[in-house]
Amino acid sequence: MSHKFLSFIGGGNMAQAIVFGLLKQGYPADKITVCDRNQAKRELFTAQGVRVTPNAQTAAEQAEIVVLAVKPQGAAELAQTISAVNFSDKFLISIMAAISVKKLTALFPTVRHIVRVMPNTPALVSAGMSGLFAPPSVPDELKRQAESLLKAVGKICWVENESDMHSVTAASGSSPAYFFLFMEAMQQALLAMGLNNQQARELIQQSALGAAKMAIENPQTPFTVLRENVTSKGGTTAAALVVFNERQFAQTVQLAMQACVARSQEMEKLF
Ligand SMILES: NC(=O)C1=CN([C@@H]2O[C@H](COP(=O)(O)OP(=O)(O)OC[C@H]3O[C@@H](n4cnc5c(N)ncnc54)[C@H](OP(=O)(O)O)[C@@H]3O)[C@@H](O)[C@H]2O)C=CC1
Ligand SMILES: O=C(O)[C@@H]1CCC=N1
Repeated sequence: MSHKFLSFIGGGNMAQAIVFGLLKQGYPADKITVCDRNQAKRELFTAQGVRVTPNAQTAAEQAEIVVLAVKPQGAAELAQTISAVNFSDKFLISIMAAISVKKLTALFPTVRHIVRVMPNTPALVSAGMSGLFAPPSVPDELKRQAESLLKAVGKICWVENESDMHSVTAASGSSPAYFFLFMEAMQQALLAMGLNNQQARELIQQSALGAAKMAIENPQTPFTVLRENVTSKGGTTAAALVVFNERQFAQTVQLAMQACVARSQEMEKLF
């Protein structure tokens, strides 16, 4: 990967995951600038040799690629703050949920090329999953630049229709939280059964990793078959699955993901 000068505007959870993930993969720290208005967050990056600034305009002006990583609610305020920046020779990547290319073009009128990315926090451990969308006008070279940046911290998947970014958000951006919720619930159950915290944590996280690896390393095997392979007739797993099914687990997951998409669609209109 050629190492372009990157500036992240917003140094919160997601920017930290990507930046620290990139550093782990050997991206030179002196080619990354992070702008955040909170000193404590800036210090996290300084400790890793990354340049920081509280000034979004300075950060944007220094960069070949500007990554917008503030909350969607802050997009308009940020655009005001850096309205003097000429983006015509810069490539803009937005990781903000729900902010459309149309909106970004209105907010940053000098920008020529925008790619939207919906990453997730496992980027921090090189296991991220990002969905990407580029309007047809974006040159292949810039698409490859966005791709190689995100590939350095995980896997990527392009979508052709921008409207699919809502579903991508439900599938990758937000989904680590669903899995952590599941792990939290399992942990609570195990503690109530008398295992200690360390035992519970190790049993859960290694089983989650194992299940994910099984799925990844057996791409032809449907999830259903992987589940069935664990489920002995009349056995323990079957007893657990009966409870999940009685409580409409699949429908609950579906409703939750629909709520995620609905909120993303609502945010697209609001911000
Ligand atoms: N967290 C995640 O898992 C994912 C997040 N995203 C997207 O990434 C974006 C960032 O999310 P996340 O990292 O969680 O958010 P955070 O709130 O953790 O980080 C955003 C940071 O940007 C700072 N900030 C906001 N506006 C400015 C500004 N004008 N100048 C300088 N700093 C500013 C915020 O400061 P302050 O707190 O003071 O406002 C905050 O420190 C969002 O748009 C979200 O949709 C996408 C995929 C996954
Ligand atoms: O919760 C959110 O809105 C952001 C976007 C995806 C993950 N976190």
